[in-house]
Amino acid sequence: MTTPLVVSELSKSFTMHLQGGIRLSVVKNASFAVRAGECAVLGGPSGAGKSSILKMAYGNYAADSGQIIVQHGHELIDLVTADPRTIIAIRNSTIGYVSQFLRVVPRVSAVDIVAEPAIAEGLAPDAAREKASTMLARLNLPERLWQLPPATFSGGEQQRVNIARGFITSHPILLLDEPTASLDRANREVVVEMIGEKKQAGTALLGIFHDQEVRDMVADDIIDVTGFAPARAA
Ligand SMILES: Nc1ncnc2c1ncn2[C@@H]1O[C@H](COP(=O)(O)OP(=O)(O)OP(=O)(O)O)[C@@H](O)[C@H]1O
Repeated sequence: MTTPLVVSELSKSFTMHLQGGIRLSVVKNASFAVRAGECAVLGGPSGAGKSSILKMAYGNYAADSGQIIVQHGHELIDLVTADPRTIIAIRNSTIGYVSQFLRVVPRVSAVDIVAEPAIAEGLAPDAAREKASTMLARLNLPERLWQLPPATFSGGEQQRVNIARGFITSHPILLLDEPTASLDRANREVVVEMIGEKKQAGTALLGIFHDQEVRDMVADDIIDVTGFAPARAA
């Protein structure tokens, strides 16, 4: 079986336009792989480049050089050189992403926000809403909130909507950016369980977890990005 996500010699710098166009190198020659059924965790101190790597793996940040090879259906695609249309197709069916914060859509209910990616994946709308409700119940979101738009929800409530939305599909690769950051212990445990189920189903997970306890429970591999962070003078 092909490894779903293989990153090779990936480098990234930012051009600081307000500081005379100097280039700040943040990731240098990052190389690692994430296998099916495994959760790899990006580790290293604040500012080491973890989020930048995760954003490149979702096609949000452009890389300067290197490769991010993704198994997309029967094809192997390099995200670094893929065109925007291909990146959208990959996000629809191959790579899911749970960000720290929910992007709230005005007037769309929590249950519809969660159901949307499942409908995009081909599930009938009623079945998708039912699945969304099951996930929201599991994440202890009070039922009175399900039909409301999440704009006024608390940080933890919004994060649970976001997690349900990210976990509802069966994307073979799932990227997790601090999915448990604003959750209480009971809900953190639910997320840890859900990650375990994804692993069982053969999903390749790549995440950032600042919470050491959660990290220890989910990580099969810790990728220390300090080794990929260039000296700041570079
Ligand atoms: N859009 C940007 N423009 C300029 N510099 C950026 C940008 N995004 C990140 N950086 C810089 O890149 C470096 C790596 O940041 P990144 O967010 O990837 O680190 P991190 O390891 O995820 O940190 P943390 O654990 O604090 O979230 C930092 O020095 C940061 O200031």
